[in-house]
Amino acid sequence: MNTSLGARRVLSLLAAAVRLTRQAAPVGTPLYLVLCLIGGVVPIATAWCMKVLLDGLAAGEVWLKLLPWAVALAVTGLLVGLLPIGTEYLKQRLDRSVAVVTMDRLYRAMDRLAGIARMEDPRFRDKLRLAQQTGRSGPGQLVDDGVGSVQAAVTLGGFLGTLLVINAGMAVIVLVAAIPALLANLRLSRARARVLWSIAPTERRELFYADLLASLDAAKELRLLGLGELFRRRMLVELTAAHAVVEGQDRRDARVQGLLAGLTAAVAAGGLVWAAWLAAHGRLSLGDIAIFVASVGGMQGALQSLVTRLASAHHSTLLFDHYEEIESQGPDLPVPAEPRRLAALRSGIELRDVWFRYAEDQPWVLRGVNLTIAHGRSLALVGLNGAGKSTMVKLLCRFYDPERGAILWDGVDLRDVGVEDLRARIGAVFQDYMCYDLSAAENIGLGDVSVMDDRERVVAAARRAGAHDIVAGLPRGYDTFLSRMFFDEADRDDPETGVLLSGGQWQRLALARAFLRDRRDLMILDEPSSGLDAEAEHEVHSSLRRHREGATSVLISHRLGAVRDAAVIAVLAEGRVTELGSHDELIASGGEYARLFRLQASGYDEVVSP
Ligand SMILES: Nc1ncnc2c1ncn2[C@@H]1O[C@H](COP(=O)(O)OP(=O)(O)OP(=O)(O)O)[C@@H](O)[C@H]1O
Repeated sequence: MNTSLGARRVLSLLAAAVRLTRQAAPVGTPLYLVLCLIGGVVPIATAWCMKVLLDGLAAGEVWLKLLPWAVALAVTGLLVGLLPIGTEYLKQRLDRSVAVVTMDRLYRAMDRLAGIARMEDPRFRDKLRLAQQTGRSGPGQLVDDGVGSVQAAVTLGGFLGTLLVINAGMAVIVLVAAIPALLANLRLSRARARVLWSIAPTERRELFYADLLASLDAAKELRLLGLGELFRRRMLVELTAAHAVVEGQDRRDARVQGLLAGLTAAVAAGGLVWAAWLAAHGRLSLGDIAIFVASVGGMQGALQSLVTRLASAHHSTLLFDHYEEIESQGPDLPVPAEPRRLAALRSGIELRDVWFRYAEDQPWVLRGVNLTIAHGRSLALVGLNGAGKSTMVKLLCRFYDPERGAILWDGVDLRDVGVEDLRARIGAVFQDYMCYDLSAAENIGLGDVSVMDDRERVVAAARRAGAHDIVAGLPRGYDTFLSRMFFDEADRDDPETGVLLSGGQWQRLALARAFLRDRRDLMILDEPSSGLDAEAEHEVHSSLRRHREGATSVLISHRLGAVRDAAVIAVLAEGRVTELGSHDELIASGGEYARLFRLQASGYDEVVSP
């Protein structure tokens, strides 16, 4: 982690934080600043009122002459009590407004990521986590530290001026004694930020184990295999490792802060003795003593506050840097300067010598794939686990770009069109489809948010996916909530409030979601029936057959019976298309497809043959 940002970067981060805060609270921000500045002046005004009052009393002035000073002292006392309440209220308001803007901007930035690779990068994930943590309060904290520093500087300046008038030597001593505190705190702040960054991977692992221990998805295996103890121990190892690093830093902090506190107390005590000596020799008045004591304390307090605020600002700046980096990140996939419009598919999609690997240090997954998905025809992708079928699908959706070669949509390179344009033309069921903790209707409607509220379309899609009977039978039909996540105590035991579906039932909903999008140019079905019972699978594949008729589709399935009637079947092996043809052609050629098909068929034959 960069713990020493350049001055230019710091200034630009400060400016960004101020812009953001002003955007979030155009009235609250200046008001907060004004109240803080008044808060900075009040202690000085209090000290001067006190001096004048004491000197007046010592000189035997008439009470009426002193009354305005007494009233002024009362007003400053009132302000001392009220200002912190007002500033705290404004600060909390400001923080909430800033949180809305920063969260909005952060997740907009995440939404701008067209691909997936950056989200898979662990360094990016660490940055994102810090940005999420910082984003809520970071910019507000930075502005708060900035305002706090200005407030402390105003108080410091006022007391410094006062002390210079009374005793210039003491002013210099107090000021010089504060320099080590300033430097030490800045060093500590930098070290703290470094510690935070260094434990990020440890914390990521700790969170992983903690999430696992509380995960509903993992609960069955954890219990059956008795993994709770193992993962809890691993979580604690990570937690204590992170704590040990933080503990070391805390000890260094405490040592340095203790030394600095001792130095501050010694300077204040020395100053007091000196002032008493001067007063005893008639060189300081009673009021002078009062303002001297107030000024030394005030200056030390203001300096301490300035140092703390600057250190905190430094720390906030380093963390805000992550937020800004993510918020202002460039595109993860190259964006064409002038994107070409993607017309409806007319001829076909061609993969031309496509090479792909997930990272430079990882093996090639695709090694020169040549394949055409003809318009209006169905293509089935077949291959062993890890052959690269899902990877090809991800490239078709342009979640990644091929490293070599190109994917052409009617001759247009996918890299030359806008990704939104491309994705608007694709419908898909992914192997790892989502189960949303939302209503059944929404789970289907998310397939096309423009018709999400069109119940007829939603029901039609559910019927085609064989999901209608299931959904209609739920306590609240399509409006049934498919989760037990968000209930509060009051409706916890009410079965009407939400239900859980089985894996196959969820898969039908995912299919229905894809069917809602069926008027797209390309339909991708990656293992769409892996979790279905035999009857449902048969129904779904019959529906898919009807559905695919005349539509351009890519179907991935390990159940070769389900792909046999695709117009073209492509076998993927060792990163290339090794066989291509219709079912009959591939069976006749006696290659890998024929071998796998016979293998599967023989399994069924054995069962049905006596
Ligand atoms: N996000 C990823 N990062 C790194 N490697 C990956 C990633 N996704 C897949 N791979 C690797 O790419 C290879 C191909 O995976 P892919 O999921 O495309 O295979 P598949 O043919 O769909 O397999 P299956 O039939 O098991 O679904 C595998 O070796 C896998 O480990």
